[in-house]
Amino acid sequence: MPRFAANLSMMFTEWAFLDRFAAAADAGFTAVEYLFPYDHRPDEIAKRLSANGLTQVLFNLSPGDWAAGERGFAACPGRQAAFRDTVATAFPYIVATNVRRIHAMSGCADPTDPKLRDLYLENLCWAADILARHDVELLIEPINPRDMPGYFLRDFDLAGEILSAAARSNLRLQFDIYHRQVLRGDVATALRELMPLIGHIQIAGVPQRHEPDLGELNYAFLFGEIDRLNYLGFIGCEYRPRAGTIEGLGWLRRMTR
Ligand SMILES: O=C(O)C(=O)[C@H](O)CO
Ligand SMILES: [Mg+2]
Repeated sequence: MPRFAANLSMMFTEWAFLDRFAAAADAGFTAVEYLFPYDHRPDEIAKRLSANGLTQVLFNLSPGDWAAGERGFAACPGRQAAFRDTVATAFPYIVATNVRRIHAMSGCADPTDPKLRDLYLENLCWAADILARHDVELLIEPINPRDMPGYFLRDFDLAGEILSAAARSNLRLQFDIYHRQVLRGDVATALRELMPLIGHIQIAGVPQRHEPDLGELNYAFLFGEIDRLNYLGFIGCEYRPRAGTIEGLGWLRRMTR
């Protein structure tokens, strides 16, 4: 059975952000991920990780002004300086948390514009080369447009093209099974084909994005496939609990007993 990381942006939201670390550890998690740490000091987060014996698996570069609709800058025209700033901003958090994987959001832009594909590629290569010196992977994640209208990276084929054009061993795919199912389906075959590119996996039930025990996907089967494909990383539990985080953890107990 794969190892699971609690996503503290979606789970344990009954607690204040910094208290979610202890709550996740008390619930049996040994690893966490979240979208953004930037509202808190790096040393505060590091303290919560070490006090609770948790591994930090992943977080994102800053998306910019989320409330104003910004979703990262990697593919956004005229925002190259802003993108580079997000890498600088992430560094104290990378060092403090010892995270090995960072997700760069593409932002909202037109994916059919070849100039923007070139810009995206250039920005990703620039950031990946800097992160490589610190032994950190940079990830890109196709996100479905129902959840994030206008998002540039909304296609697994485009992600594959970008990764192969970049040819950077530390630039990899964040394979969110929820988004894959909404965008294209054919999850097991895609996992098989894309496994050499995958740096991180996330899960949720489809279509409601609740626990992975209800909906159109058979996660028991998919976890078996992921094991069979020798995926050694964590799986991020990036779902919105149906009725309370703790109450909803029955799926994890059943799968891991
Ligand atoms: O939405 C997702 O699936 C993510 O993993 C992103 O990090 C942020 O939206
Ligand atoms: Mg995701």
